[in-house]
Amino acid sequence: MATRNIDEFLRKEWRNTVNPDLQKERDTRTFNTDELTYILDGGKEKTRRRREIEKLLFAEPLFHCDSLAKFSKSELYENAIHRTLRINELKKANNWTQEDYDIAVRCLNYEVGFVIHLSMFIPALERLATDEQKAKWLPLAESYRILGTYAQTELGHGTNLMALETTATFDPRTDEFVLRTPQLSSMKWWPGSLGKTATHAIVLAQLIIGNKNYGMNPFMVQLRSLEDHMPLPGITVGDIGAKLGANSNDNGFLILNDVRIPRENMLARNSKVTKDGRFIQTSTNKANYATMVLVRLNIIKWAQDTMKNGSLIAIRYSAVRRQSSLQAGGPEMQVLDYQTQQYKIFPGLAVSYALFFTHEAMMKEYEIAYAQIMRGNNQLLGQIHGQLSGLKALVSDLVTYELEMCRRSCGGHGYLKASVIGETLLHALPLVTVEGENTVMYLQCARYLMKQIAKALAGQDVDEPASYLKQDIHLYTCPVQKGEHCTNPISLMKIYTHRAHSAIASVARQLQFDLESGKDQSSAFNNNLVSLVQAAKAHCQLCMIKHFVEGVSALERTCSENLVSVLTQLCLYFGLHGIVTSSGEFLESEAIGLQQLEWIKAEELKSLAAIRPNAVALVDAFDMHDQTVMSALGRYDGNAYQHLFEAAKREPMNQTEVLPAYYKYLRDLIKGQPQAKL
Ligand SMILES: Cc1cc2nc3c(=O)[nH]c(=O)nc-3n(C[C@H](O)[C@H](O)[C@H](O)COP(=O)(O)OP(=O)(O)OC[C@H]3O[C@@H](n4cnc5c(N)ncnc54)[C@H](O)[C@@H]3O)c2cc1C
Repeated sequence: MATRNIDEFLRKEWRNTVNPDLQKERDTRTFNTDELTYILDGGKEKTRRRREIEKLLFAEPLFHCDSLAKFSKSELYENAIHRTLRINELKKANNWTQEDYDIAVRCLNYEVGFVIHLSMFIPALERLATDEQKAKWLPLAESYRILGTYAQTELGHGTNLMALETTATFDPRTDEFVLRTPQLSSMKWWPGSLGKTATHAIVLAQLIIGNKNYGMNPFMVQLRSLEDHMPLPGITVGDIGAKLGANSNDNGFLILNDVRIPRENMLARNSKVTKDGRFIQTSTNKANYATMVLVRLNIIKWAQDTMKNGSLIAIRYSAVRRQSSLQAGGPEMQVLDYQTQQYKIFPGLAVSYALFFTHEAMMKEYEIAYAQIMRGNNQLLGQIHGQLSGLKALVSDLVTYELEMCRRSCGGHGYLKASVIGETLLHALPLVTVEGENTVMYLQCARYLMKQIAKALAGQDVDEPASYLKQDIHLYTCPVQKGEHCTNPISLMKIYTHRAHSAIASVARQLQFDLESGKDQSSAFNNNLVSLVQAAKAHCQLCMIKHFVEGVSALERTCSENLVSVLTQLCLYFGLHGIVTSSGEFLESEAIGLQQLEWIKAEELKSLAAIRPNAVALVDAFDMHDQTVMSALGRYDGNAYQHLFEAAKREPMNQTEVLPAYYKYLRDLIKGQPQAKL
């Protein structure tokens, strides 16, 4: 590529050619990418269906994404709504199932409207409303006759739900609730679609009957007129302003000034208020967590899609970018061949696949738990809540870190909007905050683990994901006794298990010690927060490696040897890299010793070289459409420079040779004339 001249870049034929460096990667891969694509899609038929949907979508200019960069916030907002309406039409015209619809949304990289309506408002109705309430509101919501949001967070409180200040006071005289945000800090702040779109909100508020507070409960509140979209009396609502990313979504604020709603608008699946003002709890209010749990599961999928985007851009670009040489006078190398470049971007690639297998496994667990919850049995709720709280945090931590590494790996061009990698990172950043700030999520998982270890120590049954806490940690001998042992994923899993067990047991002991030394419960807890977070992280890392190892090993029965061998290599790398990056903790827990760490480090570097020949094929297997990825650097044809130049030509400032600023300021400056009055 370096030898091509500018005329060649500008000729039209490049559009029909693939960059030779990228083609070479494809020619030398060792497995069939289609086979892997089918697995990622859930089967050959599903791949065919997705491709059909992509074809339909991208035949329409509305869904071409390369134009989004130049849009203002309100244009992005309008465009997202326009897209959703068009997808709804396509769904109807083509008899799409909900699964087809979700595929379409993912193909558009989630650049659509009504995200909260679909991902939170409707699921919350399904989980929190009675059958009667569902019959009333669900058909309206599903047909977009009402547009919803989920309004929980307030200006003053997000994490501490118990401290939310919005009140819903029961007025028995009128059989109504009176909703109020009594002070500045209590206004709702952040809910998606609240600003300018939602006609209705599920508002989380403290239920007050008489002088007694019955805690947080969900209420359906109409915000805007269904005639002219004006806010209803007592309601002040608006957009909270520009964000770092996701600006097509109108996150909003809401002030409720004694807004009256009928008693039937309390979503009463789990608790209700009778006409004479009695509070009846029909099921544990823990069931309210079912919605949050679902969103956390969806975040894993979202994170996976985002990571795929970043890895694909970084790896394809690294294959076509040539820079410097290791031999004086030698040809410039593909930057993908530098070990340091591989070290920067292969972790993100491995995370993409680890997330695939983790999401698959957690989805199965969720479906079992959800079926039970809907039958009124919350037995599995604590387990799934504990697991998904921690995993949501770990996954979003990993993805945001690795995306920034991918962005850096693209050098200067990674800072251009046309590379899209920065935007991908900005879109991913809220994942560490939404649906529970990550530290707080780890701590929820840690609380769950503390309960599990207490049970294990008392000889009681322990939930399956934490069953390793019943093993005798003192019987542990490291499964890596020679360098070659590091290439066994089961051995790595054992190391992770030991480290998680040791971290959990150690913080449980310290908590016990603090309590016995006279500290009260809360100070003892605060004294150990950092270790609790580390213990939760260790447990979640174990979950991820376990799902990855088990997922790949299940493929052995049905897939080609070549494919299984490539995925095993990637899984191995994921495990080795995780140990090396947290080596202090693994050593401290005595899951490994210094000698083992040396072997593991050597094996980790060897893995880079083993993954290298299939790196491009592993991102090609994502089979992401260029219009989904939207990146000048990550196109399938690998013609990064041509696409960058095309993007520069589209830049609005380049639409005229001389800008108004020249006549206003530059002309006089250049001509040495005094500036006209500024
Ligand atoms: C893009 C985006 C979209 C959103 N959409 C919605 C929506 O649709 N609906 C909605 O209701 N909300 C929404 N939110 C709000 C989101 O749910 C909250 O921001 C989130 O729950 C975190 O709460 P917080 O902002 O109060 O953070 P804080 O709790 O104030 O966190 C600040 C710091 O305090 C620390 N901290 C807080 N509590 C503890 C603790 N107990 N122990 C240790 N450390 C602690 C945190 O770790 C963090 O470092 C959205 C937010 C964003 C960014």
